[in-house]
Amino acid sequence: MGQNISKIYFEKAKEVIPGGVNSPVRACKSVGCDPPFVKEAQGCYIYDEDGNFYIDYVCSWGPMILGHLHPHVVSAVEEALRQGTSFGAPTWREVELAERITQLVPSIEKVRLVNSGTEATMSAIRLARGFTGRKKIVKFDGCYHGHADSFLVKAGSGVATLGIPGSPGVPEEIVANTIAIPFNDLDALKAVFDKEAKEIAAVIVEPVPANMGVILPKEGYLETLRKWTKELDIVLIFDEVITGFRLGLGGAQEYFGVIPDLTCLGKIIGGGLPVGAYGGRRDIMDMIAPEGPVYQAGTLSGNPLATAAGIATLDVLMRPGTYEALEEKAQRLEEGLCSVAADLGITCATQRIGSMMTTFFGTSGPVTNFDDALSSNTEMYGAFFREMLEQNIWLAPSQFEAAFVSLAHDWEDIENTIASAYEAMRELV
Ligand SMILES: Cc1ncc(COP(=O)(O)O)c(C=O)c1O
Ligand SMILES: NCC(=O)CCC(=O)O
Repeated sequence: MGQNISKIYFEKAKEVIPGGVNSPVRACKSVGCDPPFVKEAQGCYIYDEDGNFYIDYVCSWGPMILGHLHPHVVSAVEEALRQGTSFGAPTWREVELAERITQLVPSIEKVRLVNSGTEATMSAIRLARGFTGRKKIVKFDGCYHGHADSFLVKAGSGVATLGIPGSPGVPEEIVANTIAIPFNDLDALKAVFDKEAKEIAAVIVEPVPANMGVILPKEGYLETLRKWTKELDIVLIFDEVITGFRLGLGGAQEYFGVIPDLTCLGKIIGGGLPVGAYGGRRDIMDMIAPEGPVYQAGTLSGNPLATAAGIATLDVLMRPGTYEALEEKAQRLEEGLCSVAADLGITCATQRIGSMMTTFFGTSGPVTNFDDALSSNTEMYGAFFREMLEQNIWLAPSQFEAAFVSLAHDWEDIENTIASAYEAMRELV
């Protein structure tokens, strides 16, 4: 497998871009190799600058649930492009996308579009603080909510992957208002609520954490979280940037039947262009300017190309049978990975929900929280990642991320992936 052109680009990139990448997770540092530079992609295949192709399970970290260059998305974006790329004024596509979101996501009565998941979570926290008049927020160890200051405490994703404990540049006064506790642990939650509920504006949670690898909520956990926050007038925020439109049209909240006060979205609702959103209860959302006093804005928010891609993506997802198709393929992949590992005597645990999954190495699971995730064998994951890349399979370059199946993966791709996993795991024995 050639890597020459990618290597040349990466060397150049490091001269002019910190670490050579525009987001740390892309650098592949923790898996011990340099990143291939992508030339183009089609369906579930990615092609790099050296002429290699890969079956893609990163899917741009989640958004490409239809696969790359889905014709319906391409024609919607082309049509929007011909009409102008940004106006800084309202357009019908914003209303259309907002209407779809309010119809499909149970908690969302009103929604504001932004440009990224980070903007969505950052704005939702500001809103919760404005609404309650309280300062503190509770987050869970290993959950990642983007890179706003308040969230860089025991964060997942690249923060965990690179072993960055917090982040220089985040003032202590800000993180003093963030309380981080273990996920799936009601005793820890109760202890915090008993001590300081009256100061807590919001609890923010990935209802299915996917940034320390995929971790499932224990039975009744989300329900109790909902019950207690309601009793204490604490705003419950579901960060569904990954799970939104991934676990179904109504996201994790519909899947588990637990309805938060606010929901953050991103990734899929932009169909591969930059979009985020936060929405929820009408009385809370009406606090946002210009209706109310909580300020939040954006020059490119509700961008016509991005909303066109988002609407087109939802069009396709709303066709009958899409989530069933994703489930079947992801289930087969999970089964295949488990049986390959069992045949070869590799200790690992594949945790899946819908079309997202993580294989944790060095543990037979279940992996239920950040400490469990951190005790997995990241070196073994790195070796697996490199072997899979050799086999033309593109996985997330970190143990603490999810693999995503898209509608573009067909049965042959899934079977080829399982066969590749056999070859890759054989090298680990
Ligand atoms: C759950 C979750 N929230 C928020 C974010 C931040 O989104 P973005 O990278 O678009 O800022 C991410 C992903 O990066 C995420 O996985
Ligand atoms: N699950 C983690 C992400 O999606 C982050 C992507 C990025 O920061 O580039």
